[in-house]
Amino acid sequence: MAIHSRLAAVGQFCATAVKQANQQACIELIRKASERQAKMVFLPEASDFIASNKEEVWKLSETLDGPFLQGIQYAAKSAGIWVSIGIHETSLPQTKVFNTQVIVSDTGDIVGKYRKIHLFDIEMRDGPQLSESDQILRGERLEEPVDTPLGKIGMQICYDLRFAEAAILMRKKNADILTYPSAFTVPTGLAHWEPLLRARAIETQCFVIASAQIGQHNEKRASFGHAMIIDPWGTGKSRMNFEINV
Ligand SMILES: O=C(O)CNC(=O)[C@H](CS)NC(=O)CCC(=O)C(=O)O
Repeated sequence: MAIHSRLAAVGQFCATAVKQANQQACIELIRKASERQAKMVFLPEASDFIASNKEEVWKLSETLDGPFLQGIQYAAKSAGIWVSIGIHETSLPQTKVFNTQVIVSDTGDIVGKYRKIHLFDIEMRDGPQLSESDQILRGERLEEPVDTPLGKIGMQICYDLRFAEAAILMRKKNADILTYPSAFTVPTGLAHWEPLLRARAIETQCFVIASAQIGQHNEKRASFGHAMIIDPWGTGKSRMNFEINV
């Protein structure tokens, strides 16, 4: 069942350490987007899980041919829709994993993959202390934009959003759309999420599609949400409590 539209859907949900429930949430968003005739749906960073410690990250991560992504590929194929999704990718024999975005076509094939380059190591006064590089290996290159029915998609992830030069490089590689699957923290999201996304759209003249984790994942972690699609003029709305926006 191929869908003849150029509509994009952006999704958000709250992943926990229960992978099967997260997979179900993703499949539900894929189904809803296809019901609304979207050609492609964009799901957040770390859609497979948000863990509370390093050991849990290692235990829950899979390779790209693992059951989590297979379930997503099957759902994409069944619904006839393209999917972008962020997951943790095991790369044996390392005990760290990659923070990876994957693009799946409407035939269920993996057609693009990008490993996050800029890792989020911060200490905020009265705010979150996060050290992504404790558990994540840094990706080594920007990928060529991926051809999709929506146009050429330049893949970036979350904190990469703060590095304008990466967005400009994607534009130089002829990207039409920049993607930022994300799990922004609440304080940094309140201050920076929308202005950064709008700036990347305006300066590159690309559409920007930013899916987002939202809500309380565990005792220690919460995400800002506000998934958005922004046009090259910088226009676009976010909403606080919604599951999918087409
Ligand atoms: O931890 C995981 O499992 C998934 N990865 C994330 O949530 C990453 C690393 S902690 N989050 C960000 O990059 C937020 C960036 C941000 O909030 C900002 O730039 O202000």
